[in-house]
Amino acid sequence: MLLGAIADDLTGATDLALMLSREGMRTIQTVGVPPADFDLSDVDAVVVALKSRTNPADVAVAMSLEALRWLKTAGARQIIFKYCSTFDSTPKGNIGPVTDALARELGTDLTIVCPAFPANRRTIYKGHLFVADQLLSDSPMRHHPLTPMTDSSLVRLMAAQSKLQVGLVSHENVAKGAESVRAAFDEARRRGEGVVVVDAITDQDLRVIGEAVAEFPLITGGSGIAIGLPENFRRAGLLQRDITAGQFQAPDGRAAILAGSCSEATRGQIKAAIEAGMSTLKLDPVDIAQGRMDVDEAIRWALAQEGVPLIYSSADPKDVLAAQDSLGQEKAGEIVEQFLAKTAIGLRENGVRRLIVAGGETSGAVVGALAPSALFIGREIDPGVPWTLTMGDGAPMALALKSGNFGTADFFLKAWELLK
Ligand SMILES: Nc1ncnc2c1ncn2[C@@H]1O[C@H](COP(=O)(O)OP(=O)(O)OP(=O)(O)O)[C@@H](O)[C@H]1O
Ligand SMILES: O=C(O)[C@@H](O)C(=O)CO
Repeated sequence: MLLGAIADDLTGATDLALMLSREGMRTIQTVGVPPADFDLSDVDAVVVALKSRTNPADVAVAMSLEALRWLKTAGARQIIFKYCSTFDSTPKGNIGPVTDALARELGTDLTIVCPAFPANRRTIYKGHLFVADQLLSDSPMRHHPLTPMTDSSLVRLMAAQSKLQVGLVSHENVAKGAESVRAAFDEARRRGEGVVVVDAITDQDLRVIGEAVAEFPLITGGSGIAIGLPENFRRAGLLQRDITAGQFQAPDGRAAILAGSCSEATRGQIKAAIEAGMSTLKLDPVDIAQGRMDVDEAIRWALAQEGVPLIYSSADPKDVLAAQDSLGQEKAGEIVEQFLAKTAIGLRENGVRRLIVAGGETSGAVVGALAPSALFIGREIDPGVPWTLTMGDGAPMALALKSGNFGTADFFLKAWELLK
């Protein structure tokens, strides 16, 4: 293994694993820290998917250190800490505390913060994070229920969370190339900075930054920061040039979609699926809590459909609030997650082998229940969302785990084409 990654959520891990796979690394995503004897033959990169984004900071640090130690023991030469391209976090963390702990453990004097992901319109200029045409703090992320992002300055955000001195390497340096970025890193070291936010607007910027951090033991950012890293290993003669990453034969079997994400993008994708005539079943957390809908009924319904069935709980913010008022915020989410996780098990028992799941928490619950030991990363459906193949005991399944905000409106319709 050349590259080891620690991701703070499941769909974020898949996003990063796809980037590495696209750039020619044979990449495996594990669900949690794997056992010591995990088979690493023919693997260039391992992404350990944690569920640590919104845990208490000390828990997230402990989980991340455990993942780091496993990756180092398994031979990783460089570590990426992957967080959300919208820097989802609070003043307490977890990005700062986890970065500090990883940097300390690796004994590194400088690392970078770079959540840019131009393909999904996340860019950084003068240390400010933009989501499409808006500053992060003006984007819908300001209303996020757990990690509302009300500041766009990554330098300020990181300084509030990290004990390291935080600096900025601005776009002027990045535009001049890797040599100039390396010189800016040296200046940052002289100023005593332990972490620098690096501007990036395009994939080319990210490739320049990737080249400049070739010798860094630790890199932090979104999946975009990984775009230039495989080339470093190629340049060093450690990675083959001609491998075709990301191909697998999808298992035959029935298909289904489970959506627990309430994001605007997912709701748009459901609308497009309904308009195209897809069979849909809408779940309501209050109905589930009061016993008016049960898992067996949902499974029976899905199996009775001719085409691909879509089961969703996704609702607009008003209905989500109403459910949360009635059940409590955490309980409402948990009821839906558990329902969809059990539905996934039932569908698998009845021959479903191709499954799309929408939402990071939802994917965490579903994949936790299906319990594969790892996911092999296949072809890209949309930026940040690949098909994956489950590994481990039991019948293999093709899974597409979609971050709430990712994917075009016709995602639920077009994704299947890539499995043919
Ligand atoms: N109708 C509903 N009412 C209340 N909560 C719901 C409802 N439907 C889903 N939920 C919960 O909302 C949460 C959605 O989070 P999830 O991470 O799955 O999606 P997301 O935030 O859009 O995706 P991502 O984290 O990838 O951006 C889950 O805990 C889910 O169970
Ligand atoms: O970086 C992103 O936006 C995604 O990979 C993610 O982390 C979604 O939760």
